Amino acid sequence: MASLLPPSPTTTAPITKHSTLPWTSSSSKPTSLIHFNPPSYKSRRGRPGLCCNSILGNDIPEDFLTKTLHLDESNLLFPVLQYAFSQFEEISSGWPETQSWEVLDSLLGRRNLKTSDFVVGERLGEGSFGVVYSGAIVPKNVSVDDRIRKSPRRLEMDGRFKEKVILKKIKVGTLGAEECGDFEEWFNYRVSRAAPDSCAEFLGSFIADQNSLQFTKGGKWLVWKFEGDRNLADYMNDRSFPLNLEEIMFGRTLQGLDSVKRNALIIKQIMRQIVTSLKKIHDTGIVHRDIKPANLVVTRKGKIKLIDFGAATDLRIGKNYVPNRGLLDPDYCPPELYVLPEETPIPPPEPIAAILSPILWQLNSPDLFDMYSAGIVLMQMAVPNLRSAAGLKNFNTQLKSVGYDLKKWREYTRLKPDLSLLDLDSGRGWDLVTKLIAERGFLRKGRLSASAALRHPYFLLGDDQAAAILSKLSFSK
Ligand SMILES: Nc1ncnc2c1ncn2[C@@H]1O[C@H](COP(=O)(O)OP(=O)(O)OP(=O)(O)O)[C@@H](O)[C@H]1O
Repeated sequence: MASLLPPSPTTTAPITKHSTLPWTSSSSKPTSLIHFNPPSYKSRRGRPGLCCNSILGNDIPEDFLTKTLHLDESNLLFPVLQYAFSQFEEISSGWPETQSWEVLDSLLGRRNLKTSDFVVGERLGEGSFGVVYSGAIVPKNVSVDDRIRKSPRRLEMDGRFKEKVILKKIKVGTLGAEECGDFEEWFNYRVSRAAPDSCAEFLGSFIADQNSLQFTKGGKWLVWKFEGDRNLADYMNDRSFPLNLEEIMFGRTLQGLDSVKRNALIIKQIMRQIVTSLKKIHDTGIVHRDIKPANLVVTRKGKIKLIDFGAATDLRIGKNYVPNRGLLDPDYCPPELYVLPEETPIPPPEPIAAILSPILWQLNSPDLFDMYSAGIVLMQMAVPNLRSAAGLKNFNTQLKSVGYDLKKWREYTRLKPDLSLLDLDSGRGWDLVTKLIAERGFLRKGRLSASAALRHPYFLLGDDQAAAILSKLSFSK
């Protein structure tokens, strides 16, 4: 079946739509109607446009009809709705992207977001193209007075605002900010469909319709569900890390184990979640390019969710092909910097990119960009003196001087790193991290992909999973 999955070695060209309706043959089970098409039209802003089909992926009729609406083929509505989707796809392929999104949103039951739906609270941070705030959805029949709007503390205390959100205000008047915001929105729609459990839930966007407090009329806002109070960097800054995540990850204290083993299990569980999420987004063709502890939110249930797709790329349709160097964090960035080699910095025209990109993906394995960053995160988690900003900078300088060869670094460093967690179980953790933090070798391989990493002996010894299952069992008693 045609899909947005990374192409198999034999897949080199995009796949087109069915020319006939699949359910017309009574013997065959209806298959997916919506297939990957090259994005072949230009949107109003002159940027590559998005056909609705590329947004939807290949599973809208099946997933949406069977899982969301609980319809099966025997239901009279099934073919009718399938037909409606196929018509929508035909029609929407010529629309500007925002219009497609709006209709798609209403089809999927997403809210049509507007300024008055939200109250903005505390400012959490500022990136190069946006400012991030916590906030809340204004419940129906609640009027928000100015005292609440002006005081993040009052908002925090007010029990009426239960649905917490994260809002990102895209900077107005900053060069490239609008485009970066549009990219981030697009990638969030993609991952929220393709890998919903791996990423913060994206609620949508709205354009401010008034000038008041933080709102500037005409400015764009992106909105996510609030996933948790702290990110992995917050937990790592605490001296008690990784034990401060033990109860959150496993639901209880891991008994009968010494502290080194407990630490190792917690770190393995975090790392497993990170690599599993990376596998999911890579399987859909997306490279995050900004994997770091601050972009990994920890939910109350101990799930690690990826956030901040502002630097992401999707090579198979040539989206955000060449990153702005300013978007990349040098502390976590692999030596190759760009996802594709610097010799091919200019994206080819869209239809050509669509044809070439599966080949480029195969040749360059751009997903390995994220795997290097994941390796740095593992080193930081496992080695306490690499957790501080200064320790990490020092480590990176030394690593560069030994040609990104972690084994050499271990031989020569004077940092006296405590590598005991990585050396457990015959050094499985150490072996894994040396295969993540590495230069790209022959044919630009030489680093483990997410799926290869998950097959590494470090993860195969599923002691962290066993601990998680055991803790669930003892809770359900
Ligand atoms: N869905 C979410 N749930 C909970 N917290 C979140 C969520 N999204 C973002 N945050 C918090 O807000 C912070 C900033 O978010 P984000 O990284 O997306 O913004 P940014 O503008 O790109 O900032 P930076 O460039 O510093 O990374 C995150 O580190 C995280 O602590």
